[in-house]
Amino acid sequence: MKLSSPTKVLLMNENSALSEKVRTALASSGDDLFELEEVAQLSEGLERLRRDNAKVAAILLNPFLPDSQGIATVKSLLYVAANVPILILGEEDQEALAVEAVECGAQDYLLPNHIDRYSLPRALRNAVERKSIEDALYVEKDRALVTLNSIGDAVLCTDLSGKIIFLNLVAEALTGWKRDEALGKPLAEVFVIIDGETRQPAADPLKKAIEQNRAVSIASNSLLLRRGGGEATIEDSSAPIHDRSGAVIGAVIVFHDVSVARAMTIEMTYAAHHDAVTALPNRLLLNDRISHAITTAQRHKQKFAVMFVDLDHFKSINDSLGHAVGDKLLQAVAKRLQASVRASDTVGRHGGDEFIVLLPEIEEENDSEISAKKILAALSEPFLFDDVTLQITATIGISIYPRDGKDANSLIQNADLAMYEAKENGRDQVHFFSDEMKLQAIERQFVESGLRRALEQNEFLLYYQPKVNLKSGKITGAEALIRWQEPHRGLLLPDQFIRVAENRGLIIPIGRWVLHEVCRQARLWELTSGVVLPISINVSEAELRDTDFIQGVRAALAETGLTPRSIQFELTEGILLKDLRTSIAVLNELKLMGIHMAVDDFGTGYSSLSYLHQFAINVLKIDKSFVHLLTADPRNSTLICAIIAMAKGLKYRVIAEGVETETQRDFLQKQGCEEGQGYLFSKPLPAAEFRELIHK
Ligand SMILES: Nc1nc2c(ncn2[C@@H]2O[C@H](COP(=O)(O)O[C@H]3[C@@H](O)[C@H](n4cnc5c(=O)[nH]c(N)nc54)O[C@@H]3COP(=O)(O)O)[C@@H](O)[C@H]2O)c(=O)[nH]1
Repeated sequence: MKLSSPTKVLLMNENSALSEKVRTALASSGDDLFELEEVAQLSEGLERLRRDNAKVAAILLNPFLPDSQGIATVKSLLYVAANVPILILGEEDQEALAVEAVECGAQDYLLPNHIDRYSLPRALRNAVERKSIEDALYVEKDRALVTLNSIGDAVLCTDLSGKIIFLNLVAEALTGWKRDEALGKPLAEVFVIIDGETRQPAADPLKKAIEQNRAVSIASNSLLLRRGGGEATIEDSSAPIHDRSGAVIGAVIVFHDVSVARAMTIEMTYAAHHDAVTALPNRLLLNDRISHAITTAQRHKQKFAVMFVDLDHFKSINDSLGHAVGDKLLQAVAKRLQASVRASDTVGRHGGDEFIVLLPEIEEENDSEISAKKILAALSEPFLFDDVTLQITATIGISIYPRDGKDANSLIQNADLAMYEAKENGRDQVHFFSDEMKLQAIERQFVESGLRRALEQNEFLLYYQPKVNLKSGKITGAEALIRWQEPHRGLLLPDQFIRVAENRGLIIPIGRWVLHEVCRQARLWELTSGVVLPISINVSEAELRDTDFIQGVRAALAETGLTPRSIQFELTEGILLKDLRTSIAVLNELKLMGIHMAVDDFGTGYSSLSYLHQFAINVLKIDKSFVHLLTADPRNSTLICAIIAMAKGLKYRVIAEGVETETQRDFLQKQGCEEGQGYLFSKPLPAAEFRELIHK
């Protein structure tokens, strides 16, 4: 430090000879840097310093003053002006006092023979400079300490032997050690870290930094064991500390608690890989597991199976009982699936009511079928919830690696196709994937997208097939049969698209169109030709269960002005019996409206008349398969005769379908069947041709 401006020196002394000596030494020193101010008493000096000690650069003190003696004088001064350097003026026999004074905080001690024009200014200059450096150092140190205590990281320093020489507040909190207790302790005692996985002691973080003389980061899964219990996942790094010459004199460890961040990462990783409702692995994790199974199977030249499990009619459970029950069911299904397979198998949720089961260890394909059947059996047991018992079935498709796919996506996709095929075949069963299913899927896709377009662009039309009184040959009504004028393939029959429409939910809008078109056409015929002929409409299961069905019927009749008697609905036995309660309710409603109902394809389903009395039915249509075999096998005639007799007994009208020959017609008539429908009378005709037919 360079002293450039005059500096005030406070001389505290009552010995006039000594004062004179000081004055002379400073005056003759040649520089006018120091300006002397004198007091003879401690009280005077203290008062002066209290007033303004900032202007006082140093104090020359003879500790023996009239109002204070010895070390007490020094202490009093330090108390008031700790920042002002004090030089003690003393005699040679006062060495003990000198030492004590310096220990208390005085800067230096001057003997009388050092009070001359050279030594005194130099001593003053040194004292002022030293004090100034000390002040700067203090500020620097304080700033560093404040900084270290305000950062979020824990900081811990050691000397070369590994003993703690510093730790900041965060380090105190994380280790559980207070600074006073930790200082001087070996690092290993204060900073106890273990490997998070093995829980074995972790490597000494300082060793590497000191040995390699560079900053190093420490294993990412370290756990810090706190003093007094508890642990924290930490991330840390350590670096060597050097002296001026560059020699390593210790090390610093900087670390922070990542427990919360790590827990959050673990939680987020879990959420990203698991389904929230069932806690089963989701698609992402399933894909990963299947990919892993592929690697293992390749290595050991093995095969494995992927099962696609779909719950039958889950949507209606969800819709009718609510999502809370739906979720409960999914959770219970997840548990049953897990209980049905081995611990080494993976059960995952693919979405909605679809589950995937990965069987990574199968000897034979048959093994997977056995597992699948076990699953079907487990799921068929009733599910008991608080206030509801549910009985469900499921359908399963299976694909086998490597035959049915070389990657996770194609194995899942093909198992899905097999499941779809199994559904088409009546649900509650297991199907293996086969290559034809791919072609069928492509065809289904073509039909599905075509159907959507057909609805928009009015590509559907209705054909009408007459129903005839077998005795008189008069037309008694007609059945409306849908056709699709597909732009590329020409006129398509219902068998080519109705099933896809039913499975893809398109039968509802298509059925609505049919209903409206029948009503419009029938009303037009009534108005233009005065002919009133009831027209039958085929109804699919989904339409009957559609809560808007009745409302749609009312609206179509109202919009067209047709009377309810002019339409009739045809339903198969299978549809009627699927959901008895709904069937009975809907049929009763339609009956109240005055609409007649027919059981279609009678004889192919349950072949029992006993259940029919529950439904509001007017007509039985004997399936054409019975009619076709009439002449070939007399046993069929027995059966058909029984059906006709019983139906008549129950007061149903009986119509025979598929009448193609006069022999069939004559036989049926003889047995009391009043009406028939079939190619003998007419094929289904476009509306215009049917109109001509009824006018003949
Ligand atoms: N949900 C809806 N389903 C509909 C609708 N329109 C038709 N369908 C269903 O498609 C089934 C097949 O209809 P289609 O191909 O038109 O066949 C009908 C007749 O062409 C055929 N038929 C009639 N007479 C004879 C005959 O003498 N021999 C013979 N081999 N076939 C004959 O039978 C079908 C009508 O039978 P049915 O319905 O059982 O009275 C049709 O069965 C419906 O299920 C629709 O709009 N919606």
